[in-house]
Amino acid sequence: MTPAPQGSPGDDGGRRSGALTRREIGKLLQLAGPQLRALPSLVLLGLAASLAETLGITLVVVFLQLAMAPGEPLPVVGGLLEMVFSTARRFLGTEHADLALMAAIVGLIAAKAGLGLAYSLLASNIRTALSERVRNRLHGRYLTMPYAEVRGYDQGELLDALATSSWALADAAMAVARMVISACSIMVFGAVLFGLSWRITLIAAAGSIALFASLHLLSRRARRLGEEMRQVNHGLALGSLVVLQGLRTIRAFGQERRFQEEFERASGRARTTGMAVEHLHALIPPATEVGYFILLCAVVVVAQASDTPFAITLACVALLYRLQPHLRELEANLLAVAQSEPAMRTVLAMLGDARMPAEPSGNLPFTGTRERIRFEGVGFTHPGASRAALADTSFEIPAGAVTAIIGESGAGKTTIVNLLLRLYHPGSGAILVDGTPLEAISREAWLSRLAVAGQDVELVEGTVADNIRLARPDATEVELRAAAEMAGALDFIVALPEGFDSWVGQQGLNFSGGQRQRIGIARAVLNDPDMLILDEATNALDATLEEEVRDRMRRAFAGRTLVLVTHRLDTALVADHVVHISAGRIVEAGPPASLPDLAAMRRPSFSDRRRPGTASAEIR
Ligand SMILES: Nc1ncnc2c1ncn2[C@@H]1O[C@H](COP(=O)(O)OP(=O)(O)OP(=O)(O)O)[C@@H](O)[C@H]1O
Repeated sequence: MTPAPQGSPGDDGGRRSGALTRREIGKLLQLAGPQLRALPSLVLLGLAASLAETLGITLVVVFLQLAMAPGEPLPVVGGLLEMVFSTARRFLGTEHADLALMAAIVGLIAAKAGLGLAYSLLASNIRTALSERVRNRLHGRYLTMPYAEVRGYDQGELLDALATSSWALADAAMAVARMVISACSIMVFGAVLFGLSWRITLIAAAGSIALFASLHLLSRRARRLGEEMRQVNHGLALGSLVVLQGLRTIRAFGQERRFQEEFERASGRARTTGMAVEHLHALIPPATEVGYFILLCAVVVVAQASDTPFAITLACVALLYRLQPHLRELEANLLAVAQSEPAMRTVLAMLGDARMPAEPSGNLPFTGTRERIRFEGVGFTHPGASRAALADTSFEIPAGAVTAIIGESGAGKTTIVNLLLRLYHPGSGAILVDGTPLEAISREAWLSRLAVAGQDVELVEGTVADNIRLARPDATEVELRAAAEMAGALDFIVALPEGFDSWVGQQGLNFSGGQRQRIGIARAVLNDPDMLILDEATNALDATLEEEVRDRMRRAFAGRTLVLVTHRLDTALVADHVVHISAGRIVEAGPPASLPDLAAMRRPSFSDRRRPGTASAEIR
């Protein structure tokens, strides 16, 4: 199989940048689903915490005022509280009322802490649940999106989206919740401030808006850095995957230093981009503080000029001081949302905007092929490819017989297999199973009758037993051993120190090529299929073993459909039916004896030399 085309669906080039559109935001809200319902509670908790804080501050001011300057007029809210407090003093006596005031202050501090804790716990629940939801949706999409489409993304991008970008929506939702809280808190503070002095409120509002607007200019840079960060993470994930998957090749070719240097370059880019993001966020506190200091100075000057009482000036300054973190938080969260936009767009692209039509899946039951599978003028072109992998191909696979699909490398053999496995769908024409279009048949029912071993059907991390049981997790020990025996794998598996529990390693690297192939065949056989496809599934075995395994399979699958995809002429010559393909077109098809081109193709090759006395040759 040829590698996946780069630069098609997962290409960064085609992705638009800039703020999210209303449509994209709508899609994101849909994606967030039930978790969104918890957001109002989160906002309420945040607001309650903020209110407890504001009241606490005002009570402290009342307390100080009564202690230091009794008799001086108090601001609106403070005045109201003082009234309540004076009444309490009359009824409870001074000492008890003072104690009650202090208890109220302590109570509000405790309430603020408790509400803050509840807020944090709820926020972390929503955040992790949101990320889980996105992660699961992405993972599900990888498994179900048209195979040709998923191959258009490089694996680094898929991995990065799952590991990193899946958090973007959760982080943005949290940032939005905090922005609502900050905005509400600012309004509460603003209202109290207005009650104290409208002049000071006006100056504070004008100053805050100016400060806010200047810091907001940074959001464009935050968005750009978010996009850079996404690309850097993608590059790192891809680099790591290439090294992990190609470890043996890299070391065999002595390329360790080059790959280390490349990784260090990508890692360095991650550091500089991460640093730029942090620097951007680090800018906010000092800039806000300086801006606020100037604002507070202006407030004091105006208060003095307008003969505002000291208590009111003190309360205003205290409130403005406490307002500053809320403004800072609002600004920081605006930047955070801008920064996560590129990652959110990636998630949306992978989840929603399928560039290919949704995978067609019918629901007709299927109990096995009675007569034949027919390719009727089937054409298929890989996304982004300039040439059709299959062009107007028509041929048959008779049921209950051995069919050999032969052709040179790149002829289109594996494409035929992938079409049968419904990994691909014909771009034109149709595949008919006893006259019924394959796409009308339930996918599950069809695949339950089919098994494949060979090219591109790799072993996965896990034990030998896990790998063989992949298609049928409920298979018994006896069935497992029988399948291994038929694949000629039992002897070497039981000779392993841990037998069927031996770990196969990445892509089965703990085993030889021939052993891997036999484990793959055992997996296919365990499925007890009506149709077995062996895609160059025995070419790594030695000649005797290959013959032995093929004989066993022929006996075991007598009366069932066996499809052998091969370059080997000898395999084709003993099949019941041959489909000869070249450059995506059918050259000839029928029983081997009836195909003149097949006989003409015989020529000595390496496989002849390794098996003296046979009439084998390879189609290249
Ligand atoms: N994902 C892909 N994107 C673009 N082109 C592809 C892709 N996969 C395969 N092709 C192209 O489709 C054609 C048929 O490939 P296919 O894998 O079916 O050949 P094959 O006969 O199985 O070859 P081999 O015997 O070497 O495995 C080739 O030209 C190949 O380059």
